[in-house]
Amino acid sequence: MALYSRVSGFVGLITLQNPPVNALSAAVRQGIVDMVERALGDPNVKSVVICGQNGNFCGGADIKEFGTNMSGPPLVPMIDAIEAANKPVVAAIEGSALGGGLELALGCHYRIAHSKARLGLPEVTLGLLPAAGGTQRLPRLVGVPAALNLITTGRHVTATQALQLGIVDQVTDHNAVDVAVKFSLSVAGQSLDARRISTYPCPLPSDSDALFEGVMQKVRQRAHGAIAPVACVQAVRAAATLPYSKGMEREQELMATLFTSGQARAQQYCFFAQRAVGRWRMPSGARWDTSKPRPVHKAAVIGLGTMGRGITVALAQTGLSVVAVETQEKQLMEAKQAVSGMLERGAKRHGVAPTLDRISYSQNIHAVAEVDLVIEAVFEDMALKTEVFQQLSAVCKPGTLLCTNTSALDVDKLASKMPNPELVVGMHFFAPAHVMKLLEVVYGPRSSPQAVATAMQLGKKMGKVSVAVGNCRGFVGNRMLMPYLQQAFFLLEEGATPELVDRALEEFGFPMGVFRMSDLSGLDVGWRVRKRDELVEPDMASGQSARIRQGSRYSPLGDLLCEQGRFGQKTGRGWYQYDKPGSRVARSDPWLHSFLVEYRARHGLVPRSIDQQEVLERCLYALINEGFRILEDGIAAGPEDIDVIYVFGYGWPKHRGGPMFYAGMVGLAKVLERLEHYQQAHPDVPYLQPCSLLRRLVASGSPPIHRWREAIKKRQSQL
Ligand SMILES: CCCCCCCCCCCCC[C@H](O)CC(=O)SCCNC(=O)CCNC(=O)[C@H](O)C(C)(C)COP(=O)(O)OP(=O)(O)OC[C@H]1O[C@@H](n2cnc3c(N)ncnc32)[C@H](O)[C@@H]1OP(=O)(O)O
Repeated sequence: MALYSRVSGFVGLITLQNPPVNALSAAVRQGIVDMVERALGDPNVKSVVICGQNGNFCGGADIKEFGTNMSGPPLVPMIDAIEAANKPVVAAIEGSALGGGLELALGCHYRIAHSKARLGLPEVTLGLLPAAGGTQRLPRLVGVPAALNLITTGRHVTATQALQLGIVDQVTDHNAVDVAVKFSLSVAGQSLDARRISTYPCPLPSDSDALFEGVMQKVRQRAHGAIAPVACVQAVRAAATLPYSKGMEREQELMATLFTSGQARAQQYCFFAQRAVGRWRMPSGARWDTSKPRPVHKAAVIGLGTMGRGITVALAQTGLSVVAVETQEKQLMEAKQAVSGMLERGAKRHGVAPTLDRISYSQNIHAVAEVDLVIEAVFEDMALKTEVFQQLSAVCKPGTLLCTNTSALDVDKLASKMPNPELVVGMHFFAPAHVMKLLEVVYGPRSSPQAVATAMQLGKKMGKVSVAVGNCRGFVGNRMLMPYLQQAFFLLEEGATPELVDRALEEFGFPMGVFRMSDLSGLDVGWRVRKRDELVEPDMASGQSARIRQGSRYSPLGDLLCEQGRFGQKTGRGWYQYDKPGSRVARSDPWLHSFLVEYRARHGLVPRSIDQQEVLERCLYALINEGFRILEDGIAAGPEDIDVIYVFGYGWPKHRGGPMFYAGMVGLAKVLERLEHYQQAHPDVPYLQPCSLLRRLVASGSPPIHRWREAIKKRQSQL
């Protein structure tokens, strides 16, 4: 709703009231319509100020309403009526003015923002476009290039940046509502003709066709198949080429297509899923709202390889004091230089001072005696990690949280060797750790709720999307990756090429297909793991029996490439070839194709034609099947946790909502039917055996994704 009061004698103050972000629900829109009418009809009112309750202007349209039968007054005529008012209307912007919130402000005659406010049109991130006049008013106000940038990226700007762009008229450090009230009186009675943005001509650059074509090309490249960014460019182009009323028609038309699209549903699901994972719970019953995190002021990182360096940077950028420990002198010197470089570049990008003095470096583990939390990032070796943890428990003050950045080792086994296993959790960062948004917080049966709460809170402070997951081989993300990679290898054996597989996955929306991705991360990483698992057999025979390991089908293709020293980009050769080691442009490699031909012949494999549909079904459904197993095992609390992990850590396209959401969109019965089909064709591949949770969900009529947790809980309570 909206509150109305008269302040300073002659100012009608309208306060949006819908905690926590004053989203424009039907009740709020009705309130604004009614209160604007009241203010304009009151002869004692000379000017109007619109603000939001609790220091927050407005977070935009109420996204929760989108899936419902929307009622109440529509936004466009409401904003048009404000703009047409004959008394000055001033938006007092505190907190955020986003989406419909900024569009409301653009309908006002003046905008005054608090210096800490943030503004933006993030609709594109929800699979939409700013459809309350945003695509038509913003380019008229700030010009086409700046509007295109803001609308197609959805990025937020600070109040100062908004002032520079011309979005707001004034920025203040004082109470924005008080300043706006005073200001509105100072302009009362003046002509408003020049203040109605919809009447402005749209300033056009000289070669606007070239501009739009260039932007469209870039946007399509970045979008990986998402339709909203493309529609945003089309809508802004309408602002540049059509009169306002026609441009508005185009905006509405484009919005109608997006609004009902599966992509918008997927992206809005991601918005709520990202928030839902913060409300974590453990199988023990411990939960986010009953577990108090410990304060962390000082942290340590042990081991300054690639991961340790990234984690050090991320901690320092969060404002923590960091002790960075590396026992090898040469490695320490290199790390110091690399960390300083990363901090300096980051600071330059954000226009702030680098935080180099927050880090102290040491070769001695005793330097961590006073820290509140340690993140160990030494080589992936259980014996080494155990030794480091034992040293840490002897050196650290009582209660220090001990976190391991392992990506694969058993966190509980590590904890079991410690005198205080309740203080041990996994913090699985993704490379580069100062850039990637995802953090898996891994708890074992002994981890205390306080330890989990502390790691989750620290992750949030570091700007990560933190997801609490149970302890198992590969946790959630890497565990699901195994069947995905395995299917990709099998497809090569059966007749596909890396190019075909990658093209299918990239057209689906992944920024990189599985083979280009393995070349980037290094083929030797998986090779080491497979060797440790005793899967690699150096002296390889031929025939089918040579491709069975531990009773299941196995493809040694990756091992054979590694034996040739083909580790991917870093060696200039992998599944593709590169101009030189370290170069990034993957080119098709005739050697690899001949190698595949020779390999298939040696093993009696008759190549067949494989289409993109099969690539997608086998790679993605095998991965999804493992996701259902993870849910069944209680390793992830719900499908949202898995989806957030895949969207933020593994490049799953957001406009497809994450693997579990995608399974729901495809239809669980269809996923099951295809898995059964492939399992019959490949009975020696356990990953293709449909998970019993998937079968049960299908048997119970394939409930919508928000009801899967009930099915899982019911099952777990029966066990
Ligand atoms: C045939 C069909 C024809 C169809 C025609 C269609 C016509 C429809 C016309 C509609 C016109 C709409 C036009 C408009 O342009 C569209 C929009 O405005 S879309 C919304 C744009 N806004 C956003 O994207 C902002 C989203 N919010 C945020 O970014 C952040 O929440 C924040 C505001 C920066 C605050 O961040 P935090 O302080 O960190 O808080 P949280 O993020 O944790 O949020 C707290 C709480 O609030 C919930 N929430 C936030 N924003 C909204 C919202 N806009 N609507 C509903 N709920 C919101 C959030 O989910 C949290 O709650 P929780 O999930 O934890 O319960």
